[in-house]
Amino acid sequence: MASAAVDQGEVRADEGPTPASPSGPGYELIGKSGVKIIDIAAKGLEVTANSISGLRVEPLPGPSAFVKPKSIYFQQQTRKRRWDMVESHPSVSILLYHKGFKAALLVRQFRPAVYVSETKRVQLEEGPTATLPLTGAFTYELCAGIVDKPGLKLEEIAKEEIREECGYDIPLQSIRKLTSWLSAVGISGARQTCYYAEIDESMRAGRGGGNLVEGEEIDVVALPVDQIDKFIMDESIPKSTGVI
Ligand SMILES: Nc1nc(=O)c2ncn([C@@H]3O[C@H](COP(=O)(O)OP(=O)(O)O[C@H]4O[C@H](CO)[C@@H](O)[C@H](O)[C@H]4O)[C@@H](O)[C@H]3O)c2[nH]1
Repeated sequence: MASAAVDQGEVRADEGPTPASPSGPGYELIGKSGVKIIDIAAKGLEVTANSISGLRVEPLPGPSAFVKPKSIYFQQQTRKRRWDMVESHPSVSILLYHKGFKAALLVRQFRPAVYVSETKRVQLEEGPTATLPLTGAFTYELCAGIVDKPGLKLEEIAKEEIREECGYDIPLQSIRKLTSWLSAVGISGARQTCYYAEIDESMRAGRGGGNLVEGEEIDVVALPVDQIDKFIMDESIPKSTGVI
């Protein structure tokens, strides 16, 4: 697992990152901005996962605001068929380029669903008693959010997520649509619309970190442009499809 955050001391946010030391830890912490710079070459350090405990899994107790399991019945040629699915919200994601850090800005957070799915995979591969460290479910993702507010344009939701998760206030006009795709087509098919925006520390409006009221604890990390290919190909780093 390549993931860790280590405070390397104060560096002025507007000066950009200090270069990661070749033999040093996996990340450098940029003082005031709190953005961690990933160094893919440096491994062995872990995400601090001690805020998570007491995880257990049970069947859905009733209706959920986030997922709705459904069965779809249809006829294909002469055959009657049934397809089970999970209705979920569409989403937006934003590929953020930080001009000062010369890096893509990503978010990292604990994903309970990843923990459950990855545990199942590990148990299939290694046997039923195998366990997954909690750190295996802290995934790297594009800044993103679900589309669940009627009346808001997708760009407006993207702007809100950039502010909430990453702490930058950016003008709506500077959020440019890249493309969109369908996620989990076998079980959901929800569309994710992906945007691109450039940021720098002059746009900082807060620390980011997600919606504390909803319990989000999101780390903002910077992936230097020259490490993007290695990052994508390194399967030991848990990541979402959007980030690839
Ligand atoms: N799913 C869920 N179950 C709960 O019980 C549950 N209980 C509370 N919540 C809250 O729902 C909100 C959803 O957060 P976001 O709007 O920031 O959306 P993301 O979770 O980041 O998901 C997006 O980005 C992902 C990465 O690209 C994509 O994979 C997704 O498709 C895409 O939607 C959070 O405030 C979370 O606290 C639950 N959410």
